Amino acid sequence: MKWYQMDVDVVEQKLHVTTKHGLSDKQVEQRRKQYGENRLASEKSTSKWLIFLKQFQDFMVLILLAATLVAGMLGEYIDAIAIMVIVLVNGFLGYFQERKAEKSLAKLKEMSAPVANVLRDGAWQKVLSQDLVVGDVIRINSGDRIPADIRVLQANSLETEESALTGESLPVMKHASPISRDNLDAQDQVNMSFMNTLVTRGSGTGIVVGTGMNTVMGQIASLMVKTKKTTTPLEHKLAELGKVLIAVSLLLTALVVLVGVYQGHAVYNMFLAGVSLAVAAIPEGLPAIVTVALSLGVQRMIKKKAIVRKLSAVETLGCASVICSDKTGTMTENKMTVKEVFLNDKSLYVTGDGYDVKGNIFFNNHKMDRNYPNLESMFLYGMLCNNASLMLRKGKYYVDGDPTDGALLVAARKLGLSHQLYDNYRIIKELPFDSDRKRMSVIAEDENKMRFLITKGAPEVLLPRSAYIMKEDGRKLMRGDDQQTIKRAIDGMADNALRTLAIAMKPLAKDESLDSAVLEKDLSFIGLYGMMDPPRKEVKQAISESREAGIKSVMITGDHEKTARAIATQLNLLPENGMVLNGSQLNNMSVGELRDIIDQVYVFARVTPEHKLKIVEAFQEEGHIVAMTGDGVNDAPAIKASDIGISMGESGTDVTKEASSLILMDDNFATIKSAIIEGRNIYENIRKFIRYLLASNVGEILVMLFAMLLAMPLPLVPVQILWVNLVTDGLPAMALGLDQSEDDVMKRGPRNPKEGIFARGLGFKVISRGFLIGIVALIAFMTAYQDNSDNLIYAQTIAFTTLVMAQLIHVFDCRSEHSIFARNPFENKYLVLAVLSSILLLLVVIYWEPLQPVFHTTALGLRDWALVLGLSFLPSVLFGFTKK
Ligand SMILES: Nc1ncnc2c1ncn2[C@@H]1O[C@H](COP(=O)(O)OP(=O)(O)OP(=O)(O)O)[C@@H](O)[C@H]1O
Ligand SMILES: [Ca+2]
Repeated sequence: MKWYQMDVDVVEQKLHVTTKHGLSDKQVEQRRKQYGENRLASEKSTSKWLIFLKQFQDFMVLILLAATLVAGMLGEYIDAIAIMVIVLVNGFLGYFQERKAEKSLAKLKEMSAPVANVLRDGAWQKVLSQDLVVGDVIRINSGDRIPADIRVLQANSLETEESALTGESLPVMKHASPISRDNLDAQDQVNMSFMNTLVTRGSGTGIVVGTGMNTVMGQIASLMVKTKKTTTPLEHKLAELGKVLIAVSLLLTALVVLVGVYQGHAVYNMFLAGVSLAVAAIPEGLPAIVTVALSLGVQRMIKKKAIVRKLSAVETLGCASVICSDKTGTMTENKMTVKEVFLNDKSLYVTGDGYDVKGNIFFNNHKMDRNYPNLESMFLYGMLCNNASLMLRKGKYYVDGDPTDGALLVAARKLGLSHQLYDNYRIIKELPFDSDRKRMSVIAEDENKMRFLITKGAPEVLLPRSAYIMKEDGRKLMRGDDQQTIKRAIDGMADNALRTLAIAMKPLAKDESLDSAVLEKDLSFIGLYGMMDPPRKEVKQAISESREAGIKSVMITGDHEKTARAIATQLNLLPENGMVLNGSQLNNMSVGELRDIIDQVYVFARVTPEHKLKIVEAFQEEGHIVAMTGDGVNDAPAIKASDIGISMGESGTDVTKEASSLILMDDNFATIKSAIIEGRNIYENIRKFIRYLLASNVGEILVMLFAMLLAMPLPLVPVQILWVNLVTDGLPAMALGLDQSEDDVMKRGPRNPKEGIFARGLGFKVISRGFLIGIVALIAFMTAYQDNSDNLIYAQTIAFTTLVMAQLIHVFDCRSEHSIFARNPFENKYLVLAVLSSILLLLVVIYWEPLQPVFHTTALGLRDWALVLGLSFLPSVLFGFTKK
C-alpha cells in the first residue's frame, strides 16, 4: 500500500508517531542516524589541491619559475631558491585568501538555509529543514518551500505549485483523505506534497514520509543542472580592467628590458628583472582580493543582522537611492494591541499594553462586561476566526502566530473569555487570510450543530459584503447612514494611527453550500477593532540618516491610508508636501503616469503585492536604484524586479527569501540602513586598495624605467621586487579592505551605478602618487649611488627601503578621499599592525646577516634612514595640502 492510499492513522502506526505529539527527541536522533540528513546530494566542492595549484597557473608566474630554473642551472642558487620561496609563499597566501572567501560564502549559505515548523515532543518548534526525519509532523504555510515529501494530514485551502517536479505551473489543490486508486503519478497524489514544491496558498500540516535522496525530488536530483559560480559586476569590471593592466604592465616591462639591454645591461639579468617586475606589477590577484573584501564585508553585515544572499548585492547596496519598505513589522514592531472597539454605534476603549491580558473595556469611564449586547459574540468570533495562540512563558504572554490574530485573543481575555470556549465549537473550514483578499473566514459549528460563518478583515473589504448590521436590539438591515457612521469610526481610529479590522458573521443553514465563491456575502456587520502597532524605536533615526545620505524612504502598506499617514508622520517619513497614494489610485495609473509623480510620493497605502511591481518599475524608470522589502509569496515578483530585493528573516516566506538578495534577520527597517552603509563602505574600501596596489605598481615600474633611461644600474634586484610585491601588497592591502568608513560616507549621495572604478579622481591619484613614489625611490638610489658608486648593493638597499617605506606611508593616504591628514592613522588597528609587521620584515631583510646575501642588502645607518624617510613621506604628504 502506498502512503496516499492509507488513512492517516495507518500512516501514524507505520511511522510510530502520533500527530498530536510528534516524534520524541530520541526517535529523531535514531532516525537521523539511520537515514542521514534531509539533503539532496549536492556537487562536490573544488579540492584544496586544485585551489592551491591554481595559484601558479598564471602565465607570468610560470615564466618566472622557468627563468629561475635557468638561473639555478647557471649557478645562481641563492637567487633561484629565494625567488622560488617567495613565489611559493605568494601561492600559499592566494590559497588561503581563496579558501577564506569560499568558507565564508559557505557559512552564508548555511545561515540562509530554510527552516521547518515541526512538532516534537508535543511542542511546535523551528528546526533546519535538513534536520527533518521520517515521521516528523510539520506545519506548512503559503510561501513555504516544502522541506520533504509529506502525506498531508490537514489542509486549509492548501494549494501547491509543483513545477519543480512536474513542469506544471498551475497550482494543485491538496486534501487529506486517502485515495484508493493505484499507480498514481506524483501530480495525481493530491494528499501528498513533495520536497521543493511551493505552497502558493493556504496552510496545512503533514507527516514526513521521505527525506533527502529518498524523495521524489531526490530521484530526479541527479538530473539537475549544476549552479554556475557567478561573478559580481565589480569582479567582472576588474577582470576587464585586469586585462588592460596586464597589457600595459607587460608593455612597460618590455620597455624597461629593452632600454636596459640598449644601455648595456646583460640580457640575462634584464630578463630576470623584467619577469620579476611583470609578476609584481600585474595585479592578477585583484579579483581575488575583491572577493575577499566582499565576503569580509558580508560578515560584518551579518553582525548587523543582514544576510547577503548574492555577493553582487553588496555593490548595488551602495548605489541604492530609494528604500521601499513594508510598514507592518519592518517600520513597526508588529506587536498589535486592540485599543478601541466600535460596536452598537459606540466607540469603546480598551486598556492594557502589549500582549498582557491585564486590562478592561470601557465606555465613557463605565467598565463594560459580557452582558453588553454583541460584545461577547464579537470577541468570541474574534477568537474563533483566528490562527494564533496565546502562551504564557515565564510570567510573560507571547503570541504564536499572526500578531493581528493575537491581539484579538488578548482582547477576548480582557473580557474574561477563556480558551475553554474552544471546546464548544468546531471549525469546519477556513478561508485563509492573504494580502490580496485582505480578509479571513472560518465556518464554525456549535454544540447544537448550528453552523455559521465568521469573516474578519479590512473594513473597506467587509462593508460592501455586509447587508445587515448588529445593533443593541438585534440584527437590522444596513442603511446608508449606518455605513457613514462606520466610516467615520474607521477614520477616527486611523487618524490615531490605529490599524482597523472589521468583523462580521452569517448564520448558515444546514444544507448551505460551503463553496467559498458565494460564502463571504450578505454578512452581518458586528464591529470594528482599532489596533495599535507602535513604530520601532530605531526607525525614525534610520529614516532621517538615510535622507541625509540621499536615500528616500518609502512606506508601502496594506493598511488603511489614514493609519499609514499617521504612522508615516510619526516617523518623520512624510514631508509636508509629500503625497500618499492608495491602491485604487494606483490601479487607475499607468507606470508612466506614476513615474511622473513618484518623486513626490512617500506612502503607498491599501496596496496589494501586485502594486509593488508597478512601484518598482516607476522608480526604476525615474533612474532610481530601488531596494524593496517583502514577506509574502506575492511579493516575490517585485522583490526580483527591484535592484536589491529584501526579505524578512523572521516573518518571511521561503519564496521571498529565495527571490531576495538580502535577508533582514530582525525584520527591521534600520537594518536596511546599516546594510547600505556597509555596502557603501565595502565599495570605498575596494577603491582604497585598488588605489594603493596600482599606485605601488606604478612606482615599482617607474623607478626601474627611469633608471634604465638614465643609463643607471638596476635600482632593484629581482628578489627585492618580488619581496615588495609579497610584503607591501599583501597584508596592508588586506587591512585596507577592513578599514572603517570615512565619516562622510553617509553624507554623500548614493554612488552612480555606472561610475567606473577610476571615477572621482581615483585615476589621477593612482598616477600622481605612483609617479612620485617612483621618483623618490629613484632620487634615493641616485643620491646613494653618486656618493658610493663602488657599492651598488648599498644604493640598491636604499632604493629598496625607500620604495617600501613610501608605499607603507602611502597606504594611510589611501584611507581618505580627501587627504592623508583627514583621518587618524591609528584608527585602523589591522592596518597599523600590517604596516608594523611589514616594517619588521623589512628590517629583518636589511639587518639580519644570513639574509643579506639572499636579498642583496646591507645594513643602513641613521643618516641613510634620514634620507629614506624624508623622501618616503613626500608622495603622500605633498598632495595632502592640495587635497587632490
Ligand atoms: N489575520 C488577519 N485576518 C483578517 N484580516 C487581516 C489580518 N491581518 C490583517 N488584516 C486586514 O488586512 C489589512 C491589510 O493587511 P496586510 O497584511 O495586507 O497589510 P499590513 O498588515 O498593513 O502589512 P504591510 O504593511 O506589511 O503591507 C489590515 O489592515 C487588516 O485590516
Ligand atoms: Ca605590486
